[in-house]
Amino acid sequence: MCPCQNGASEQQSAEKSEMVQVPLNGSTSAHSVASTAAASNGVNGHANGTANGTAPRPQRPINPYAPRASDFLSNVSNFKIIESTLREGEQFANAFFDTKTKIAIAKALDAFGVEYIELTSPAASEQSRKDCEAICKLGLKAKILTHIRCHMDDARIAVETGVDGVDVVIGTSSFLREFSHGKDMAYITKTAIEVINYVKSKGIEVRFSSEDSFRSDLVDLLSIYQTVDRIGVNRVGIADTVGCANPRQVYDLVRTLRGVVSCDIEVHLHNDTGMAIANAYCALEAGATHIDTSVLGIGERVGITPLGGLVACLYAANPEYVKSKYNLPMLREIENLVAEAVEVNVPFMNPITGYCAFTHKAGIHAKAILNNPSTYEILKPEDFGLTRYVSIGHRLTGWNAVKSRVEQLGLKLTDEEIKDVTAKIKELADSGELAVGQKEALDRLLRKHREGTLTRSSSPSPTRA
Ligand SMILES: CC(=O)SCCNC(=O)CCNC(=O)[C@H](O)C(C)(C)COP(=O)(O)OP(=O)(O)OC[C@H]1O[C@@H](n2cnc3c(N)ncnc32)[C@H](O)[C@@H]1OP(=O)(O)O
Ligand SMILES: O=C(O)CCC(=O)C(=O)O
Ligand SMILES: [Zn+2]
Repeated sequence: MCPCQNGASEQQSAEKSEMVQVPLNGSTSAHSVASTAAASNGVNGHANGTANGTAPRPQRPINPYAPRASDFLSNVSNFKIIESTLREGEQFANAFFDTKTKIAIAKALDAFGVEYIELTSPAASEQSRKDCEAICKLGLKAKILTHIRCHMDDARIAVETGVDGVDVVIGTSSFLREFSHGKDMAYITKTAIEVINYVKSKGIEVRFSSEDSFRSDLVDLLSIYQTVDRIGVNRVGIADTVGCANPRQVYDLVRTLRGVVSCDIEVHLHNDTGMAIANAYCALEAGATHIDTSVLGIGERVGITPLGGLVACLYAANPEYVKSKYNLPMLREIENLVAEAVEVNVPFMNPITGYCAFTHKAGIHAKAILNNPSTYEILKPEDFGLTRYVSIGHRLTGWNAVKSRVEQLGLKLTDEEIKDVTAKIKELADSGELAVGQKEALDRLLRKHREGTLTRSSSPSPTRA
């Protein structure tokens, strides 16, 4: 079986068969120095040396991912996460959370540090109501929200559960007005005012959101947001319910809304066209204050902005801020918990926790990574409690990568001998005799070379991982 199919729980713990684990000691400072170098090259667009290419220029500490001075509206380093695995996530086709699982997920998210946890409407079922009450009683640091229709019946049930806030939603696009609830904007506005005033009268937070915002009329949208802002709603929400928006549209709508309301702005972004993380980033750049996520992005259809992907993106922008807010090494545990609960694997290309997220293969990459991890890494694995690997047992390897393994094994080989054994590795890989996943066989090969007994017959037998 391909190791990628083992699931995330085995991703880092399993010995990666042909991988050399690169020691992390001493790599931290090198990491930032290299980012600086890359940044000045990338940003200035010219090389970092003198005209004759010999003496390097002094490097300035520039982070190309940091917000620019012009981003005066940006909340990329000032945002809150509304974690909706227990609401949007329960709408994922394979999610059937029992009470125990919901509590485990809520506790894990709280320990991770999300600011809000959103729960399924207590109007959905009697068990949903009881679970909502049970989670409210856990005494978590995160604020607990529940998500309801814009209807007094739902609001009355919600405020009795003990939640810290209620997220109210109603569709404003013509599609939803005609084919979902059948109400016009006048009715929606009147009901929204009634529900918001009622929830506020109970002394808890209230948010009003327009479902399908990007297919709604802009004047309708701004008008209802302005109305609810005036009566003291805590947040307004923009929802890309069908995942049709692109980053520029998200930026424009949030930017426009930012000029119209004074309350906080939440965004809820579906991932049907793969834009959910980029859209969330642009929403923050335009002044949004709260982002909805779910673990692994689970939700209706292909779901919403994934917690891990969003964290990766925002860490790249401001690592210190993200590290100070969240318990990053817990991410893998939370993803495994949810993946198991909904019976899916963590995707191999998942940011941070994907099977190969910190594995480097090609010789050119391996050499540079061994010298300085920032050359090919924007996220530091150690900040997420994870480990970096270099893969050497294949035809794309180079002698520098092989040398690092030789040194790890404490073998004494000259550079010429290492180059010689590298050629042998390539030859064996080409002939299929050095299959993926043979760390022991590879190490045997290096040791044999050291002993000067390298022969065709001593080569490792091909196996597959
Ligand atoms: C985009 C989103 O993800 S929004 C959140 C979705 N979450 C949920 O749907 C929670 C789980 N849902 C449920 O358990 C049920 O749908 C319930 C309990 C909410 C309602 O169940 P039912 O009364 O049987 O109605 P049903 O689900 O068939 O239809 C939805 C009803 O809500 C109305 N409605 C739909 N959206 C809204 C809204 N945002 N605000 C007010 N009413 C709404 C519809 O008009 C329809 O009313 P009807 O009874 O007059 O036909
Ligand atoms: O309440 C919201 O803002 C979003 C509701 C929702 O799940 C959606 O529109 O996709
Ligand atoms: Zn949604």
